[in-house]
Amino acid sequence: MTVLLKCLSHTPLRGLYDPEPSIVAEVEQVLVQAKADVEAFDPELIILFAPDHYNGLFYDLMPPFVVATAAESVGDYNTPLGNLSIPQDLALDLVRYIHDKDVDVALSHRLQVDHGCTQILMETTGSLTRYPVIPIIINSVAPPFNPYRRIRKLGDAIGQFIATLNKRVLILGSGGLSHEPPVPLLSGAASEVAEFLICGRNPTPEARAAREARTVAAAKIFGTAECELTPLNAEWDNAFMDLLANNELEKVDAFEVEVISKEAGRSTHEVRTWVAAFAALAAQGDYTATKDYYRPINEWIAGYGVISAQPN
Ligand SMILES: O=C(O)/C=C/c1cccc(O)c1O
Ligand SMILES: [Fe+2]
Repeated sequence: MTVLLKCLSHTPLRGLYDPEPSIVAEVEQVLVQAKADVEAFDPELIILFAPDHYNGLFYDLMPPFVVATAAESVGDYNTPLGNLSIPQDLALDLVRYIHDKDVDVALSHRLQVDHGCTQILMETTGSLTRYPVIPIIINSVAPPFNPYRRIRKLGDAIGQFIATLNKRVLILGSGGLSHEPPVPLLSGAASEVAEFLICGRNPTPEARAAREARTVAAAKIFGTAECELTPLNAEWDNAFMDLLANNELEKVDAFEVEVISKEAGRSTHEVRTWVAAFAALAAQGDYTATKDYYRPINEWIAGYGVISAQPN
C-alpha cells in the first residue's frame, strides 16, 4: 500500500468568471503539476472526499456521510455528465469496514454528484473514469453538521481500511477554504426555496441556468461593500493549512461550526473533506505535507488552496 494525498479547493466559477489572467495562469500551473503528480503516482484506487451542493442530497433525507457504489455527474456549471467508475464490491467492503469501526455511514447505490466530486477528478485526472474511485460525500453545506471530531473518526476508519489494501491509493479532498457562495439556507427560507432545498432533484435546464447566473452575479460583487456574503479570510485559511501541514489534526476536535461560519463563511465547512482526507492519511503514520498554493480569489468566491502529502 502506498498513499498520496491531494486536497484542492474547487470553484465552479473557474472559466465562468475569472480573475486577472496572471492569476488564472498561476492556478493552471499548480493544477498541471497536481495532475502530473497523480499521473506519476498512477493510483489503483481513488478515495474521494467531497461535498454536495443540493444536487444529489436534499433535506428529504440528509445524511452526514454517504459512500456511493454508483454515481453519475449532474453536469452542473462546466462539468461533464456521466458515470463515475466505482468498484462496487470494494465500496461495499469499505462500508462494512467503517461500520465495524463504530462509525455509521449511509450507502447509495445510485447517487447524483456535482462539481464537488467532478471538478477535482477532472483537474487531477482529466476524466471522470480514468481511475477507479470511491466517492464519500461529507455533508458540508446543509446544516446542522455533526462535529469535526466525527469527521476525524470517519477519516481514521477509512485510513485503516486503506492500510489493508495492497494498492496505490490516491486520497482526494475537495472544497474549501474560506468562502460563502449564495447557497440558500433552509432556516427562514421562502416556501419555494425551502421546497428546492428539501426535494430539488433534477431541476429544469432553466432553473439550473438561473442558479448559475445567480452565482456569477454574486461573484461580480463578492468582497465589495455591496455584497452581504461573508468575505474570504486568508488568515483563517493559512492557519488551517498550517495545522494540517504541522501534523496537528487533533486540533480540529475543538472547531466550532458556528464560529467558523461567522469568521470564514458558511461553505468553509467544505474543509471537512480535507479533515477526513488527512485523518485517512494520518492512519498510515507520520506524514509530510506541502502547501502547494494559496490565494484568496474573490472572482471565484474562494480562499483557493492546494496541499499535498505523503506518509514518511
Ligand atoms: O452550488 C453552487 O451553486 C455554487 C457553488 C460554489 C460557488 C463558489 C465556490 C464553491 O466552492 C462552490 O461550491
Ligand atoms: Fe463547493
